[in-house]
Amino acid sequence: MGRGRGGKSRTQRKHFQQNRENVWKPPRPESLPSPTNLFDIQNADFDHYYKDQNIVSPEEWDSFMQLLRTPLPAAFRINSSSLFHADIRSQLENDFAPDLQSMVDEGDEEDAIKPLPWYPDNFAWHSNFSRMQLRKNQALKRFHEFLKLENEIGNITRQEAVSMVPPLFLDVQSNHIVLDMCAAPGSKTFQLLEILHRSTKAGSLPGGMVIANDLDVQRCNLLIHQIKRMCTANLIVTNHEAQHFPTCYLKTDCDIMGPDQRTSQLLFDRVLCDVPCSGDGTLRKAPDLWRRWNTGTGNGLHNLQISVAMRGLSILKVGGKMVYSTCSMNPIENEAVVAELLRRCEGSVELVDVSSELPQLIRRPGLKRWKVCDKGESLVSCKEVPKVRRSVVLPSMFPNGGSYRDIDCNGNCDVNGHSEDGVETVENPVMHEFAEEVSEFPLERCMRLLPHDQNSGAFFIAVLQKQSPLPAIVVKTRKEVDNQQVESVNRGNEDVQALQINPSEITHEEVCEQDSEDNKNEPNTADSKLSPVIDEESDSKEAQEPRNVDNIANVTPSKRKLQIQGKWRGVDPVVFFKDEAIIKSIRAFYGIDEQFPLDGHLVTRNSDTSNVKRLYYISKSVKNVLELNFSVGQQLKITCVGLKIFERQKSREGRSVECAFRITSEGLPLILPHITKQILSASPIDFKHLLQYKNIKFADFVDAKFGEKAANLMPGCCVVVLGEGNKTAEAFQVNESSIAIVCWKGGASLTVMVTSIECQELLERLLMRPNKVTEKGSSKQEEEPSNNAEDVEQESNGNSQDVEAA
Ligand SMILES: C[S@@+](CC[C@H](N)C(=O)[O-])C[C@H]1O[C@@H](n2cnc3c(N)ncnc32)[C@H](O)[C@@H]1O
Repeated sequence: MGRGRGGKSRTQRKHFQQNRENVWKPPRPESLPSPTNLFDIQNADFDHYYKDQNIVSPEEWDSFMQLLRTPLPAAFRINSSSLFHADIRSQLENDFAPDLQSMVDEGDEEDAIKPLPWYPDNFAWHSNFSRMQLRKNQALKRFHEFLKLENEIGNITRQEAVSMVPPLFLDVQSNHIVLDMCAAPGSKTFQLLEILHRSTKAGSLPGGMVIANDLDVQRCNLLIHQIKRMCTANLIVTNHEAQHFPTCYLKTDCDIMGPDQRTSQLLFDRVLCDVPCSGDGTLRKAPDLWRRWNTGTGNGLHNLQISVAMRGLSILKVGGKMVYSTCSMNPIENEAVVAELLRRCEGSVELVDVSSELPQLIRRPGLKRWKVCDKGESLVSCKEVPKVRRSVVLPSMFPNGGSYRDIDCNGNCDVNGHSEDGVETVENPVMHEFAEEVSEFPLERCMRLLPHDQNSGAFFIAVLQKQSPLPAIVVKTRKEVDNQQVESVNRGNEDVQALQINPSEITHEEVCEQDSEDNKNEPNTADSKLSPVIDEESDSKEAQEPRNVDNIANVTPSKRKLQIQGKWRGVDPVVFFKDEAIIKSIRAFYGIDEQFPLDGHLVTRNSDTSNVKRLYYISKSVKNVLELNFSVGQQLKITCVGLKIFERQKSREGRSVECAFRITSEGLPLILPHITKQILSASPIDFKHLLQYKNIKFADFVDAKFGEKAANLMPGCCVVVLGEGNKTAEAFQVNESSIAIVCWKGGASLTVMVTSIECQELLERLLMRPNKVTEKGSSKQEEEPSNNAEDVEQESNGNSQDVEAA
């Protein structure tokens, strides 16, 4: 299966050399779009706005614009948690890089593919082909197929290069509790989890965890799909407005919490605040944005971005770090937001200087001066904003911030000559001469990544560190304060929660009340959503009530009760699985050692615990958060949690098996080192045959001893590990790099329970490791074993991807 360099046929190479269409060329001026296309990829307002903002020097403008109009080269990351990360890196370095380079015109300076110099361990790669080129160019087919397959399997993730940067500045450690506030579709969540798992050994889990949140349920599903490609039990996916991310606070007797703090209040060591933005940094990837671009989009998002980031800072631990990022170049969504955060936090948050980190990443300092554009007018100070535009153009958009109230206190007339009631008065031209404002904050510590610096998209990143609790903010009614700004501060500050009524909670409770009205004729709706943890573990009513009720529940007691009963309609409940008999049978059947805790670490999404189909494994950190969430009345709306590890399975012929639950493919890497029964080591040739033929009779194995051992297993699920070199099914040690598959032991054969695509990938990977599968074991090896997939039936629905052969 010649996948290596030599695998390419001569004809194909010739084809390359002759057919210029197929030769990749770096973008040149003559390859720029024709004038018709150009019409689609320019926008006069864009030019005017960014020239005015001085985001690049006038000398650079043309090269900046030229690159913005050139399709974005594809980039991808090798997933460091993949079993095959080293093989893939070596394949890229030694096979694809030279192979693709040979197709490039002589004299071209750009590498066809190359590792991104600033990304650790050569795990991120830049290709000089756009996604379109990869899809359309026949010569790139092999590389494109490779990217597609590895992406699907989860060995790589296709991701824009600049989008990989924010998690690298977050300084995540394996024990950190991390919040990804606007997480979908999840590329950065994936990175965060990889970093978290970086130094954990096979079979163990890091102490930390990630909560990945997104407002959009469908996008949450994309994220879940992404993350399923990795083996992690340290993730909770939630579905909230990030600016109203719930308070999970359990007031305890010793409220100044010591070591128990983590289980009493959900605060984060790290927060990634990758907010919704106008996205003009992705123009190269999404050229349709050219037509839609206008200054109103950024202006319209500014306040939401502040609210989300303020909420992030308020639930960040003191000493913790938050990265604020956007894929926009607009200072209103970037520096203006960061400046406003610093202003509101009054010294309790520092903008961190990270200029010495990732030195090979080319970045530019944040701006200290910028202008606000409204209705085509360029404004340098909030004093210039006409009253009628004040609900749209906020003081926080300007470098010095300010307040409309202060302006009004100094005279009733705004600079455009509008009187208090909005009637136009005579203009005073002198009043127009406002000096350009310069921010007092060290915004040069922010980072701007621009397309023409390293042939990428654009991104903005700021690293913030919380130095002390945020200042207490006196609650004011809406009418008393300057438009929306103070409202979002009130929403945001966890540190002063006792002072305030959180408007988001009230809104939500109103929704719940509505839900509960809708449900009143449905028996047991509320009960079915009650956590069995509360049912089973808390016999006193007090234990069911969140104890931090002084701030919210006292204000709206009836609504609080509704929240505790039937929350999150439409979302499956999270239920701790406590069926001791089943847990015992699983432990005994697979001989799972005691180092692998099951009690309290298994959850289901089915409140009918007698009919559970799937069991999800959760880390200790996730367990703590779930327990806290139950204690505080299920504030978190959880769409996904844990790692699917066991799935109910029965024999097709109705034969009884001792353990009703099989191990899933995705859960196998975690549990593998802890299994002592139902596990065998196969010789490379038998392992290969299993992947090839999916079902092999015991008598047909090349290694007869292995066949015998397989026949002696208990009927049901089992695990087959690839044995080393010439060693066969004798004693073996599972380690970090063990390759194993889930199988089913039937009456006369073993059946593989792995998807076809995973079988294909495994086979190809093994063939690339020649020692593993080429030794001659016996003359039987070339015979095709009889294929008779018997005796296994997938009982569960929907998620049946594990069973291919059945
Ligand atoms: C820039 S994207 C995030 C990209 C993501 N961090 C990644 O790396 O894959 C912004 C996300 O914010 C979500 N979003 C928009 N408004 C939100 C809000 N108020 N709260 C939470 N998420 C929101 C959108 O659904 C979108 O998925």
